[in-house]
Amino acid sequence: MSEAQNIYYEFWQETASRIKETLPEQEYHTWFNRIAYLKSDNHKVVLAVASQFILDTVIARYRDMIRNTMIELTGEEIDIVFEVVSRSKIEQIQQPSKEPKEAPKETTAFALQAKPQVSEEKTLKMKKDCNLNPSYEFHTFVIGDNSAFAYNASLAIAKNPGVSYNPCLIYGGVGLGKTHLLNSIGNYIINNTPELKVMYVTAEMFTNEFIESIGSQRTQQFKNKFRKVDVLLIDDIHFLQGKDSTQEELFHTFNNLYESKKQMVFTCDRPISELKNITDRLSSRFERGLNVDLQPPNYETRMAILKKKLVERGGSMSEEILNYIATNVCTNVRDLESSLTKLIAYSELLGQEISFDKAKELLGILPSLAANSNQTLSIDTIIKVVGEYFNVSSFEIKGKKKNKSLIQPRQIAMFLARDITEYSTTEIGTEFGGRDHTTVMHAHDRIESLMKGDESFANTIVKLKRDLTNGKR
Ligand SMILES: Nc1ncnc2c1ncn2[C@@H]1O[C@H](COP(=O)(O)OP(=O)(O)OP(=O)(O)O)[C@@H](O)[C@H]1O
Repeated sequence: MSEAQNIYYEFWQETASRIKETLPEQEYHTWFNRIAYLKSDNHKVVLAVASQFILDTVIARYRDMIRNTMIELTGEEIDIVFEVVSRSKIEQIQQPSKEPKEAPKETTAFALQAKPQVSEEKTLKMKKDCNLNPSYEFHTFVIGDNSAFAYNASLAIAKNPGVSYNPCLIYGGVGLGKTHLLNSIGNYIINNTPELKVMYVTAEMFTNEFIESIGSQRTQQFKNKFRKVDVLLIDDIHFLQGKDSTQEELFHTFNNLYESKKQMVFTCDRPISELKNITDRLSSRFERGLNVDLQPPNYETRMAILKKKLVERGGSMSEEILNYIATNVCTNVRDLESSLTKLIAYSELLGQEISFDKAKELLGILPSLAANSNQTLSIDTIIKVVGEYFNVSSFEIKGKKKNKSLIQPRQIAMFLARDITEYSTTEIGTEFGGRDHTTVMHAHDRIESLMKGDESFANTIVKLKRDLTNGKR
């Protein structure tokens, strides 16, 4: 191996060890133990992986990270290229005893270019032209149980637009990553298949442009613009509720693109069945294809997100503070981010690391914290929200009357109080006009069993729960 090869091999080792410091240990071992240095040539480093699946994942999640670290270390523009080789070859490369302190010999395995030859500047311009946010990429998205399905579906679409899962709808509450995934699809396609025409718009932008085109008598231009794309990404389609003409226009755009097998992905803040004032024919189009949801992240995922965001911003913070944020900010990722931003800004302004007590004090006044802790969600609020939904008063829900129209809302409110908050059944019973805790337990079991047998009833409960936990109250 030439001297130049050896240098790049060392750069690769340093790159891997730097990345190791930024990733959770298990994630690093899962992916980076499956990558091996193969060769280098003229500002190009070739890495080997053992299967197409590993190749796809490594490219989607880590290619930019590897390349940026390499560029930082070498001070050169480096192209990272991957080759798929046999597992035994990888093991052989990674065996230091067989190849002491040497990079492996070159291989004849076929080369898979990690990135097409379009300059970074041009790629960035293309992304801007189609309204994409270039910082939303798959590798900056932290995958948890709450988002794995939506993430994998989005990645599959990005790899094969128009082929699998067309159309696709990603739905979920505020700040859970819908826009991030939608942009990741567009960015991935432009990175890897720049010849495809991608268009990202929010439903609001679509509506405004449509109205403007009517005013300026340029509706044909509007139609052409949206019907000539290969990939149409529309964010926040709940905005279209009650906007009949825009719905009509989107319906025709949809049919046009669908017939020509063009990819469409939409996002919405709720399942389609919960949208109001959307024509049946349009909602049936949205429901066609794949519908995937994003749920609030669990504690482990919240910690992983915080750590990743911290590294991205080059900040540092004690584990105790991160744990405090992850424990208390339970609703969505945007709230997690804003808590972190607040603490980082404070620490930067003062030029010193923030103490745990100071962090607590600062976060204590964040509305997101106050509003989002389920313990602070009062039973009265739950009763009020359920009452509004079923058109009965809080007074009636708490009262003694046993009309059919009151029993079910009462039981639903008890179910939600038990499910969402930390209050004991005795405390809940007291809030419901001094009822016994066994009444609360019975209500919980009853609603749970109704949900199992009736999908539309279950959807209503899920919606109420989401509205309450997402702060729509
Ligand atoms: N799993 C995740 N990993 C990393 N960052 C995430 C994740 N989910 C969300 N985020 C970040 O949280 C912020 C809010 O996400 P995003 O805007 O995609 O949410 P949304 O679901 O579209 O919300 P809204 O309905 O309010 O538009 C963004 O900065 C995004 O990058």
